[in-house]
Amino acid sequence: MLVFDHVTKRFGANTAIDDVSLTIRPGVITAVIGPNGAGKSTLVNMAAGSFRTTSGRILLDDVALQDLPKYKIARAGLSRTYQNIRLFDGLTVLQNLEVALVPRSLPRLIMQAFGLSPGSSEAEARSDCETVLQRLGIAHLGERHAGSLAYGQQKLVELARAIVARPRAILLDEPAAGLNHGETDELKAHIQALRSPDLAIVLIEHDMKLIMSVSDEIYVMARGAVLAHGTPEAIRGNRQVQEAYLGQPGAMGTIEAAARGRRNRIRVRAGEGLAWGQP
Ligand SMILES: Nc1ncnc2c1ncn2[C@@H]1O[C@H](COP(=O)(O)OP(=O)(O)OP(=O)(O)O)[C@@H](O)[C@H]1O
Repeated sequence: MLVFDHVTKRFGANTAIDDVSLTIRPGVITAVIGPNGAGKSTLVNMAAGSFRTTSGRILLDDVALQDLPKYKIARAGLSRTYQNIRLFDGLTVLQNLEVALVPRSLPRLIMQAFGLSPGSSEAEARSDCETVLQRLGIAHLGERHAGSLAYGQQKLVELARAIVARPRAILLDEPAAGLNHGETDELKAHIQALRSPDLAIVLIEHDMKLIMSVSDEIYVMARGAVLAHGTPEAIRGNRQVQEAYLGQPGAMGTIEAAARGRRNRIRVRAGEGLAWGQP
C-alpha cells in the first residue's frame, strides 16, 4: 500500500501540495486526476524522490520514502514512468530495461501477471526483460536503439522498464499523452493486465475516457488539495468536480461524450476550460 500522509510541498511561496493524504491500495487501479497545475506530477515526483516533501510522510508498505534517495526508493519497490519520456536514446531497448533492474530480494509481485521468473541470475533477468517486452507486444524492438523508436513505442518501453523492476507500487504519469486511439486502447489493455493483488497502481491522466474505463477509484486534485475521492461513477456525478474542470455542472458528461467522438487526449488548462490536445 502506498500512503501519502499529510504531505505538503512548497516551491518558494507557491504551495503546490497542501496537506494531502491519499491511500493507494494494492490490487486496484487508482487514478489521480485534476486540471493542469493541480499537483499530480508533484505527488509522483515526491514519491519517487525527485522532489523532497516540505512536510508529511510517504509510506510504501510502512517504509518511509520521503527522506530516501531515488535508488533506495526504487529498491523499496516504487517505480514510475515520466510525463516526458526519459529513455537512454543511445542504448537499446533491452539495455534500457536492464538499467532498471534492482536486486531480486523483492517480493514476487507482478510475476504472475507478467510471467516473470523468481530467479536472480543475469540470464533470468534478461529473460524477464524479454518476457515483459513480449507481453507489451514489442519484443521485436529489443535490440533497437530507444532513440530510433516511434513515440508510442517509446512510451511502451518506459512502461516495460517500470514493470521489470518488480514494483510494489507503479506510478504512471500521463501514459496516454500523445498516443492515438489505437495506441491508447492497447495501453488500456496493458494497464488492466497489470492489476495484481500485490501491486498498487497509480494512473495520472487527462484522458477521461481511459480513466473512467480502467480505474477502480479516483482522487480528484485541484490547486494542491484533494477535491474528491470515489469510484468513477461517484466522481462522474460529483458537482464540485464538474465545476473544477469546466466551471459548470455537466462537464464530465460533456468531456466523456466528446472523448468518444474525437481524439482521445483531453487537456484542461487552468483558467481556459477544456481544450483538445493535438499530439
Ligand atoms: N520544479 C518546480 N518548481 C517550481 N514550481 C513547480 C515545480 N514543479 C511544479 N511546480 C508548481 O507546482 C504546482 C503543481 O504542478 P504539477 O506539475 O504537479 O501539476 P499537475 O497537476 O501535474 O499539472 P499537469 O497536468 O499540467 O502536469 C504548479 O503550480 C507548478 O507551477
